[in-house]
Amino acid sequence: MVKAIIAPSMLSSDFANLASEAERMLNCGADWLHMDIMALHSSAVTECCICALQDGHFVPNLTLGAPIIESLRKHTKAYLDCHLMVTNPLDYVEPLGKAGASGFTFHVEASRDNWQELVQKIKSKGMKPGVSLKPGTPIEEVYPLLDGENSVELVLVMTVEPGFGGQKFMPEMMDKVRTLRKKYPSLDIEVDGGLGPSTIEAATSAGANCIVAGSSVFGAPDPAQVITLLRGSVEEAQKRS
Ligand SMILES: O=C(CO)[C@H](O)[C@H](O)COP(=O)(O)O
Repeated sequence: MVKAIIAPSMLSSDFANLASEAERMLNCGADWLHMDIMALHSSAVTECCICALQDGHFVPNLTLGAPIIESLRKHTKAYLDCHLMVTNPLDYVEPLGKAGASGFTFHVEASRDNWQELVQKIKSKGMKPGVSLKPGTPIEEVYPLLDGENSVELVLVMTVEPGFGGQKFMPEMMDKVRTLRKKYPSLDIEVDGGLGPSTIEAATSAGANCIVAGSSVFGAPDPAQVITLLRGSVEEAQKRS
């Protein structure tokens, strides 16, 4: 049976107090800390700023990178679950490995030509490789990454368009989770976007076991209570299945 993992999205934290926010979440019962790495493709920025503005973004936002992961690592031993929303994830493996990232989840849309090299490199740096897909990407696209020799160990099904916290959960993404769970019973299946007390049941009954939640946890008067509720939902769904 796959383990219930609750990963508060630090995107909803107070970035000016990242270390204490991380500690607060761990004290509230978080298993992992979800780190959303959204950035411009570095060469696109240096080669041509206009190109970067046109198509150098994977998402229309900028958040944090390896220097911040390195700083946070000095304050915590927690599993840092890094979700790379970048156009060239290969550029980030080395720096994030050095910085102390634990998991490295890249987007299938950004790695169609080099995912094997990418997975190999992630593993060689001691990180857990994962693949993510945007809402418009069919689930079949990740199968080659799960069936081959260099397979990923986690699939992150986006339940909002990546880029920002606080968006509305897309229940239609649950077909992907169901299909994946049926085909890969022991895979870590993560969901991210709009998860909270009112949407968790849909995700866990479809088979998700890793839950990323930002606004519903950080915005709650009692984050520990929300984390317990999310975990309970995963465990109940597993008992039923
Ligand atoms: O990856 C993300 C956005 O791209 C965030 O992790 C995600 O949206 C979580 O925030 P919330 O729970 O508030 O929806």
